[in-house]
Amino acid sequence: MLVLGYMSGTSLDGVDAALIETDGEQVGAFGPSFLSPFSDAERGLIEWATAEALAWNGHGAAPTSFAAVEAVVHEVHMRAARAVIAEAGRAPDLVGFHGQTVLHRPERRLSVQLGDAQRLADALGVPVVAGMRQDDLAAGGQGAPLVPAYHAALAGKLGLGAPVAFLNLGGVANVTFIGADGGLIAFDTGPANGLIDQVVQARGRGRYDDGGRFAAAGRVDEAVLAQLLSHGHFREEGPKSLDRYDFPLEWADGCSLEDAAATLTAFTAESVALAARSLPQQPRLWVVCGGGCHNPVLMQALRDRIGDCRAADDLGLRSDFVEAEAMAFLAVRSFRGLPLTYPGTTGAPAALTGGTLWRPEAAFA
Ligand SMILES: Nc1ncnc2c1ncn2[C@@H]1O[C@H](COP(=O)(O)OP(=O)(O)OP(=O)(O)O)[C@@H](O)[C@H]1O
Ligand SMILES: CC(=O)N[C@H]1[C@@H]2OC[C@@H](O2)[C@@H](O)[C@@H]1O[C@H](C)C(=O)O
Repeated sequence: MLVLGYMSGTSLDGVDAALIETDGEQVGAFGPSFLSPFSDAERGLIEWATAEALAWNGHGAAPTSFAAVEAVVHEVHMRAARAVIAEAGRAPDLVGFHGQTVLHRPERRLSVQLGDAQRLADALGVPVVAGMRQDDLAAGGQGAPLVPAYHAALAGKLGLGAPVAFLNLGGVANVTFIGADGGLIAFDTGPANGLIDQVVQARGRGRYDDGGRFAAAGRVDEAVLAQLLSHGHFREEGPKSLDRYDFPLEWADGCSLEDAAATLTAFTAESVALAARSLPQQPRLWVVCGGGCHNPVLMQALRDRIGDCRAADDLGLRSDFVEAEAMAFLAVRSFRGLPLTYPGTTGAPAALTGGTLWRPEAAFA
């Protein structure tokens, strides 16, 4: 099948869209991909909804901002669809739609992704799979991370020898460890770029620490770093997952931008190192994807602590589209009733399928 996968991540940079050929077990050819960026107004609306979601916390009526964000999410996804479909010269057979996360509270079996899957299916005239975290959460899993099954398929496609690990550096960081026996262990390791982005934006110095230049010019505040690493997340055994806003940032008000960026870059690298130490074997190779692999200061900080780290691009993959591709792959698995999540990846009680299929209404199909 030719499948379109979408991911709108926690960094709020935009919507990633990627086409792949897959049967949900093997990964075939990679098709066109496209990042559809949010305008400042669109991002502002999503930030507002995220703030409302944190205050709401699942209690009572949903915030009014959610409906406005669903309309934005739809428009941005349609922009991305038009771009990749034009380049591919044909519509996909199926769509995997993540939606925009505004709240993740796995302990309450709650993870909120905004978007209207029926509207997308109608507009595209293609069946859409959405809600792929929900069955896992309902069964007592974390509902995240979802990408491990796809990471394992990519390791197979590339013939990477186990043990190997994939590390996604988005707003939040998550790892997939593939053991010598093929078993999967996965969890969110801690922050990736989300906190760094927040301090850069708060100082009006751009959207992120481009090339890691602020971090390179700063000094790590070891006391703050130790405090950050004392967060309860690092004492918990996996599977475990995070909301993008789970870590405090008030301390950064008393620091220069450079020192805050250096401290947060070290925080990300140290939390990945803690994750590495918890694995049953040390990976021979870390395949790094997500926007953080474009930050050489962060990549070096990781190499210093965990060894051989290679950007996914250097292995013939598409670092910026692995998550979108994963949503396409998982949509086919959902369609076929194959498992999406496992005890080792989300803490689900057994290998579980999931997702809801939304067929286009006949009038539009
Ligand atoms: N050239 C660069 N230098 C430094 N950082 C970069 C660069 N390019 C991207 N980034 C970082 O990567 C982030 C985007 O990463 P990505 O798109 O993988 O996140 P996401 O998918 O939104 O998040 P998540 O995986 O948590 O859902 C940016 O916000 C920025 O912090
Ligand atoms: C709730 C949510 O949207 N979580 C994201 C986030 O971004 C990275 C990390 O935290 C990961 O757990 C997840 O995304 C990917 C696609 C996943 O589920 O595998």
